[in-house]
Amino acid sequence: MSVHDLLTNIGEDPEREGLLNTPDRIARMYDELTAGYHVDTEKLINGALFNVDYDEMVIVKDIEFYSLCEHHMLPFFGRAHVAYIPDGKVIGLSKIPRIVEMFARRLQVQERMTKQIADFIKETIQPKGVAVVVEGVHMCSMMRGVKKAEASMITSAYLDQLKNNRDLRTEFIDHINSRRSMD
Ligand SMILES: Nc1nc2c(ncn2[C@@H]2O[C@H](COP(=O)(O)OP(=O)(O)OP(=O)(O)O)[C@@H](O)[C@H]2O)c(=O)[nH]1
Ligand SMILES: [Zn+2]
Repeated sequence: MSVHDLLTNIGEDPEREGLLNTPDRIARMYDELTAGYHVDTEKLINGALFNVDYDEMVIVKDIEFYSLCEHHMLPFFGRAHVAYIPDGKVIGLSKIPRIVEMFARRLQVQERMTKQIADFIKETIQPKGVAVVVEGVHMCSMMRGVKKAEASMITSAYLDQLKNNRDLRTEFIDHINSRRSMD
């Protein structure tokens, strides 16, 4: 169903001035909101993998993301927290939010997005462990359906050492729960 038909079906006049450019605008908007399907991952990483003698956990937290649920194509959004334990290699700091963005800008379910971020980091950095926690609120549950505005969804993916070692998991959770020191 085209946007023109959608407007007609909801009882609007697609030819009125304010709506004339809406189908075109929406097409451009979806190009932007689903740009994650067309990312060149080589370009995204751009060689920003560095050999560094550091084997403690690296955490990037409070990464803002905006995605669309695949069931309703309504936004879900929130924050992602990512950790990995390097195995001789670290990745450029900015690349972690870029990876989150690449998977958020698709039609998603939060669980799959969480797992895809973790798997991609594992493949790219080949670290000793990866953890991803995503906190999201879903417009499809807020403004329609059950209308539970307060409910947020928390999903996680843990790989390798961060899956198997309880202490490391706790360290990660403590870090993401701690208040930001820059506040
Ligand atoms: N697990 C999961 N469910 C999601 C996500 N985004 C949306 N949903 C859910 O997907 C489900 C789709 O259910 P359906 O019964 O097919 O659709 P619906 O009739 O619109 O459902 P209601 O939202 O319950 O009114 C709903 O329960 C949504 O809350 C997500 O990221 N993860
Ligand atoms: Zn939905």
